Amino acid sequence: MNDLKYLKELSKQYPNISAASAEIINLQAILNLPKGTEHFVSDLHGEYEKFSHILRNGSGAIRGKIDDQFGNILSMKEKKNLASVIYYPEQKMDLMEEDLTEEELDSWYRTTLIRLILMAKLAASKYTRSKVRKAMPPVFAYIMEELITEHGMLDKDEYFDQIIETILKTGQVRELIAALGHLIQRLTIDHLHVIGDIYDRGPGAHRIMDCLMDYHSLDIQWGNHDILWMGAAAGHGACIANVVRISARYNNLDTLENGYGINLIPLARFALDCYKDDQCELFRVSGDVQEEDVRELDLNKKMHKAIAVIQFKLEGQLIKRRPDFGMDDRLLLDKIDYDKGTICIQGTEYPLKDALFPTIDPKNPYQLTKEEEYVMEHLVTSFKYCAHLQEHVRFLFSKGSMYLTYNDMVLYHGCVPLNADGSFRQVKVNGKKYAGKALYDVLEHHVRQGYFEQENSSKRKYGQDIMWYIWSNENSPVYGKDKMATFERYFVDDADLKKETKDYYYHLIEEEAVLYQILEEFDADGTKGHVVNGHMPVAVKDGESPIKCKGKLFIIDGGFSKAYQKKTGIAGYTLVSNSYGIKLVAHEPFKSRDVVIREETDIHSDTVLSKKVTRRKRVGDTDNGRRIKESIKDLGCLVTAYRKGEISERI
Ligand SMILES: O=P(O)(O)OC[C@H]1O[C@](O)(COP(=O)(O)O)[C@@H](O)[C@@H]1O
Ligand SMILES: [Mn+2]
Repeated sequence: MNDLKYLKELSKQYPNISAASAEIINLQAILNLPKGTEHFVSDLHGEYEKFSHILRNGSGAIRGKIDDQFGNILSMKEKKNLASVIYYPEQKMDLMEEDLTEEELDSWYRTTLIRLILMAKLAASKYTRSKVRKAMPPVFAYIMEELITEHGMLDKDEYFDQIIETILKTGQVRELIAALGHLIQRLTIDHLHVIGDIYDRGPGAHRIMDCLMDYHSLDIQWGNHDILWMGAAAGHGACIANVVRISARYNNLDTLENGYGINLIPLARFALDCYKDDQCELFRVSGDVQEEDVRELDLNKKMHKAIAVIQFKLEGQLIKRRPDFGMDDRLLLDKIDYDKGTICIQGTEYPLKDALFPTIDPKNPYQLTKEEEYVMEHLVTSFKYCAHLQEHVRFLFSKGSMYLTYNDMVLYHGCVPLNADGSFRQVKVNGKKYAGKALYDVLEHHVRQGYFEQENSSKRKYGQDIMWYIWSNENSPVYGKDKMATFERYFVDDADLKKETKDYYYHLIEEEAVLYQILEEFDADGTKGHVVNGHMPVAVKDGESPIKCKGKLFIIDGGFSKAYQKKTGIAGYTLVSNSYGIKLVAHEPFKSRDVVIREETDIHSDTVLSKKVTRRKRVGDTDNGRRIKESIKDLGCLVTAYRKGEISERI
């Protein structure tokens, strides 16, 4: 579009000099506001309650704001009470109503309301009025704005008190307190980055997705587990088998059924029949489970083994039809001596811990039996036609990508595959070689085709196989290990065989030159930029640090996943970037939402690192600021065009 054509388009929105000038003034004002707070989380792994808590408390930021606002004016007890109202307003009010007399309650409501107004005023001070208004529920927007702006103005005190009285009298106080709590939460985090692995292990991934779909501003970088689910939603057998196997392993089959309505009856029937006399001991649930219902767990083990065997078969078929994936070393079922119960890997024979494979034909080990095929047909249909899952996966596609560069931060879940010397590793995809950012781009292209291309088209099929490749291939930037040793981890008692070796990336990220190279490759500033990734649990208790290369890179997988807390020793990291700098916050285990609300114990969060900037960052210093400056320039050109008569003004 040439300039004049573009300006004419723009003139539809700003039809005269005053409209365009007013917008220039607005935008200029926004440029000078402090930059909004960004939060970075990763590896949520289905831990809904904990994730939701961290969103509610802004990784400790709300406690900080309470201190800023009330300093020594309030006691610790009062501050804790206020914090829990902000995090869980409805539930906390229920409890207060139970615990207090009518008179006490009235006074509690009154003081809480005023404290919340002060907090909302503080939280809103960084934003334009219009942005704050948009964050309010429409029914209360007017009154909330009055309260926030008028309180503290000397001549308006009476006016303010009158409003409060009326709110109390009309019985709207509960609703207003809840609305203020949510407003404060919302204004505390301006934008959320989810650096992958929302799914698997914990029971609440579908609830996290519901919560993200409601969230005001976010982006997602897909993790290997998310891509596995995206492949499953596209109807890919091997991805589905993995998803179901992991759900069984973590005792989450119920959530698969209840959360997404996936029909597991054909699998259950088949497993009970086929593995009737098999204890399936290797397929016990991972982690501590209360063995309350032994029968259920028994069924779980059988289903777990049944789907694991199906998975190995389907993966074998895939590896054979895609020799370009270079995964022949993962073909293991044909290395088993079914009579002896051993497996021969790279010339060495190992005994199998379980050699009962009633569905495997040694001559054709990768073929599904008729019954297994029937199970898979049902699962594929169930995944493909599950409306709730499809809605979530479409959301992952619309808000997500393989990587993102945002305000000089490069975000991706896993790594950038490197050679031993730190150079980008060339990887062949669909016959051509790619490295660095280009590798990410080509893989994302295929992932999208795997879901959106036409049914039965070769592009769709290849794209789906690529989703599985991204899940577990040694050259997948989202996986970043030499193999996924699932078979060995179940069946062979040999530490070396079970070992998954990390990409060179993880050994080279202390090198400044390597980080510089990555940042520049992904269009960030090599000197000022940062990389944030998740995926590798940081073993804090063994002295490992999430801060690499003097703070140029952060690995923020601290183990939201309960199953991994033994390894990491903490319960997750969040990174916070606000107008003052970057903070890395470590979280200690979260008991439960009920405990937090009743006992007012927040999860303890520690600031591990705080990188302060010399000058407070403003919107003008961000990517969004850059876009706003461009708009200001365009609007300036439009004003000139009006003045020169090149475009006529309209009233
Ligand atoms: O501990 P689990 O749940 O059995 O999973 C182990 C498997 O998960 C992986 O770590 C991948 O999952 P992550 O992306 O969460 O690391 C594999 O490398 C490994 O084989
Ligand atoms: Mn991962």
